[in-house]
Amino acid sequence: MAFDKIFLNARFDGGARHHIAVKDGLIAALLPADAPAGGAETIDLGNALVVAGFVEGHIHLDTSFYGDAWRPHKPCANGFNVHERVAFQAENMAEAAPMDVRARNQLDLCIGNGSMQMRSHVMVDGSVGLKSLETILRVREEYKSFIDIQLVAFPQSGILTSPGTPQLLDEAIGLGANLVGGLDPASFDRDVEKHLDVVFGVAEKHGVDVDIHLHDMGTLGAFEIEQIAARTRALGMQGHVAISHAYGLGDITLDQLKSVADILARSGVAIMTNAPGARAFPPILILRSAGVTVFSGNDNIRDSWWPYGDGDMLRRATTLGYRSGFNTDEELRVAFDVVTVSGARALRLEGYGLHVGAQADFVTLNAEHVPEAVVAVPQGRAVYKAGMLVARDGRMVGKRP
Ligand SMILES: Nc1ccnc(=O)[nH]1
Repeated sequence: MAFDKIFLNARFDGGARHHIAVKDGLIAALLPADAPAGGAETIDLGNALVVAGFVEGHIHLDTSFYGDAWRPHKPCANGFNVHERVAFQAENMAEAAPMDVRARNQLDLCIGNGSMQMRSHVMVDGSVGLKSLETILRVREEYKSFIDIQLVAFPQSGILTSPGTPQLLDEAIGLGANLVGGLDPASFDRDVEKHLDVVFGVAEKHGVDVDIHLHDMGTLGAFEIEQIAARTRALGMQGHVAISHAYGLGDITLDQLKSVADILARSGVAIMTNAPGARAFPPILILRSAGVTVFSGNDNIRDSWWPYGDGDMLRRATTLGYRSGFNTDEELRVAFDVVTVSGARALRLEGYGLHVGAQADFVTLNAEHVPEAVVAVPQGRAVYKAGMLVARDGRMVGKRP
């Protein structure tokens, strides 16, 4: 077979060495490291560790200030409160740089670090209508050869409490959003059933997946998770639903957690956590051992919610591991799996990985193996999308949108 490109001297986690042959943007063959490589353009990877591109599973492209003026964080009056944070965000957005500029800044950052698959929530509600979605859809189009982006129509101001939102969510899918979101059905909209009627109604009507923000803690959060899981099973949507944050899974008893984990696994509902600051968060190993897909994302990067986040899913793996008390190689590989393979499963990506037939989306790392990469977060990466160099040393290269 004639190849377009052959990437020489790639080292895989576990020690296997290959030349990666690429044809039409896909991995066409993994050639033995001593195979002669002629007849195609060759790129020598110099025995760098090669890993599949990172999956940024939860980000907000519309509300970050990254690359804009620094905006000091404003604390809530009495600890974390979603209503207050949403109000601060509206104040901040009124004076922020244009959304497309901020979204590009954030995409350059993420791609520079090696993310080539992304799920972004974009506000769609009575406060902003479809304006933010229209902007982010344009930016997605500009970046389509650099990163694959799923967009969630996200009712940040509530569904029942923000007039017009059910209709807007419906229209958002017609415009090009890929999933429908939700927000704390109990504490925000104060009606779990009616909130989920809208979310799953849009999902059923359009055949799209669901990804719901759930900050509610404790047994209230666990109850909502059970309701979401029941809806998922009733509609046969196993594998098509995710709950983001699910903080409550981190502060219920172990018995309650095991019971909810079983329900999540049976219902095929994935959990997204970014291992947030000093908050309870979902216990990764317990969920995984029950069969739940756990994935991750940076979530907020320099926005009204918090000042942290650097668009680097490898550093996110460090954070996940650090906060989870992961130390063994096996555990460090779990943290890495959360930002790669599990992310791909949650996002239902086709052609993800380093096998023959997969998209040639990969990152080179200066590390001995994955466990070392997770703790060292090496810089000096090269990022290839469909076999094309898109970033080196943290910066995008070549044709910029
Ligand atoms: N963590 C969050 C970021 C943005 N919006 C939310 O509701 N939550």
